[in-house]
Amino acid sequence: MPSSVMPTSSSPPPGRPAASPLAVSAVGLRKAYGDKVVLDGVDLSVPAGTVCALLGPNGAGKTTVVKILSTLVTPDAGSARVAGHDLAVAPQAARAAIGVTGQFSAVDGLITGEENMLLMADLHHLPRREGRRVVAELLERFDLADAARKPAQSYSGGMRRRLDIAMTLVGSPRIIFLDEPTTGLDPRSRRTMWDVVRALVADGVTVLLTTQYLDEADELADRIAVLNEGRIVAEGSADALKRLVPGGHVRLRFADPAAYRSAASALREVTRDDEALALRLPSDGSQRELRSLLDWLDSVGVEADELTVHTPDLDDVFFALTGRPEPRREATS
Ligand SMILES: Nc1ncnc2c1ncn2[C@@H]1O[C@H](COP(=O)(O)OP(=O)(O)OP(=O)(O)O)[C@@H](O)[C@H]1O
Repeated sequence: MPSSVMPTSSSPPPGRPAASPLAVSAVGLRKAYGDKVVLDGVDLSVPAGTVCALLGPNGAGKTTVVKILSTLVTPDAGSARVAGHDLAVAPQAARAAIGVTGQFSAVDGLITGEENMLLMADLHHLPRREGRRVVAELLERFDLADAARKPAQSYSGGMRRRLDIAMTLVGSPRIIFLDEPTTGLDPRSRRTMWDVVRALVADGVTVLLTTQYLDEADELADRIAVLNEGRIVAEGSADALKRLVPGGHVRLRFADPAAYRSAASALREVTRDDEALALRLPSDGSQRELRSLLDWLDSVGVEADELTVHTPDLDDVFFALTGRPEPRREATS
């Protein structure tokens, strides 16, 4: 059941400030491939000038949402508006308002970064001089000026992503979809990409990004929609989502599998992580609760190798909503 913390109307009750217009709205999106249901009734709304993160594990359906909203895929049911244009009625107008980067990147590796950019300028029918000016400015802004004359296939992952976004910006879109902008990037490139997103938002661009990283959604997004198995299971600000979780937890980690197994059977009410040899117990992290927890562990003869206290974070939200510890991560954090 989705939590109810999303704005639904652009006509507020008297006395309340008007909500910003929606840059993106989708109602009841469904998509199946054969008998595999990929999206099972997705509603989404992104106010103009904000960042919305669509958060979910591999295969949740994030890319399918982005493909539908960018008119690359037609939904089986449901409707969507982008920049005020109904996708079923005016797909061209919607497409003209957006920029899309991500898993279906437009970067051509065989030509230079600058040539890729100039091609985009041509596609957008910019006059030659204007095109060159815009391209030079964007290459500078995205720290690609030094590499501009090198083939894009020689770029690092982070440079390629930056080039991809810079190419998108040649058309000055007011709405940008970023599909997993930092997957596979090293921590430094990830942070650079976060700065890029923040700069876009400071310029008034609306961003819908997909991510499987809870910390990324937490860092960047005004609103987070948690997508799991084709359904939005919660939506709200990071703080609102964290409030869905009653408390934090204590994690006990064991080095010895036998000690782990005996602790797990002594502490029946805990959540097990057999792979990490770790047990998770609900706790608010207060001194009083920790003292009684330690007394209890002593009384049942449990001695962990490591004890850590976690205040609620988005990992806990995901766990509470989906019953799984967290979306699968790749080696970036
Ligand atoms: N064209 C297609 N034909 C068949 N199945 C598809 C097609 N496109 C996507 N799927 C399936 O739909 C599900 C959701 O895919 P999608 O790419 O939207 O997920 P995702 O949340 O973006 O995950 P990832 O992080 O792996 O990209 C997956 O199980 C995928 O295999």
